[in-house]
Amino acid sequence: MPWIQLRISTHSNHADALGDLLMEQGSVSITYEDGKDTPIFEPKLGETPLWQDTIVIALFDAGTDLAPTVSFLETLPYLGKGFTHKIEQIEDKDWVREWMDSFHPIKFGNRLWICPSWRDIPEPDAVNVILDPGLAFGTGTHPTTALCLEWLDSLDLSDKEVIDFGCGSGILAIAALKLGAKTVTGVDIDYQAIDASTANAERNGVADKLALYLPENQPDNLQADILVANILAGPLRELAPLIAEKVKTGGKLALSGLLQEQAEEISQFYSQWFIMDEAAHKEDWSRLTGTRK
Ligand SMILES: C[S@@+](CC[C@H](N)C(=O)[O-])C[C@H]1O[C@@H](n2cnc3c(N)ncnc32)[C@H](O)[C@@H]1O
Repeated sequence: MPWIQLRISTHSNHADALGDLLMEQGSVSITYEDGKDTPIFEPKLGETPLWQDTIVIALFDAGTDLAPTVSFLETLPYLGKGFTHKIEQIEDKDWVREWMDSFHPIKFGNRLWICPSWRDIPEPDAVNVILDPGLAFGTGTHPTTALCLEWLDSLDLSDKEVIDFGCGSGILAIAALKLGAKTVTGVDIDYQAIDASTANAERNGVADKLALYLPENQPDNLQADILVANILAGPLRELAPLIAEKVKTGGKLALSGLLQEQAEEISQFYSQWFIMDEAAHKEDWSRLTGTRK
């Protein structure tokens, strides 16, 4: 079924109330979009911050006459007569199908493939991770994940114990196991990440080597030969002492999720505990690696 959508620019203070009113006017869904280019990186769990300039988008059945809704909205003091809005026709699509069609197997480094679980495996003899990210982050298409996968592929992981801090879909943890790691511990604040990692580990036959924890449940004395953390600059800075404590002397570290302009400062900070290498970059993102002193 086709749809029509009404797009209205407003201040974040009014966005929620406007969304509620539009639902009362018969909208079947409300979406918020950034009105300017002001990205919000990884809000805390349970938080849904809005941009100061927010576009409220209300979806209606194609047959809806929006004239009475627009007249009603003109009576709102924060919109007023002739308020700026746009009405658009939307063709119907199966969005899940659309996303699935766009996700193909991708190769990282020399040996490693990430293969969506609904696709054929291009190189059956390679190291293949069969993945369905579910509701968690981590398909390999994001540069921050790609930088970590390439790093893992470049290491000899045989018999190594690995920690994946911020495991998301489990993509890095499972890649490490398939590349030869002895065990991996995955930690994430989001239970959906724990669920997705569990399902993906089972799908890849490595569930017996992957221990998964919410941060509050992780063992106190956890230490590994290798730690990879693809989070963001803020949490990586906050977690630095904890992360450092989890890497054995001589062990390896990779940090990703950093914008290029943040890399130098985070590298300096981690050099208290690690001999840091030069950063690697992909698009706007950077990966830092180091060896525990
Ligand atoms: C960018 S995703 C990375 C997912 C996956 N490791 C990858 O490389 O694609 C970051 C993940 O870190 C988790 N996370 C954020 N802050 C965290 C924290 N303080 N402790 C543990 N996990 C955290 C998020 O829930 C999210 O799943």
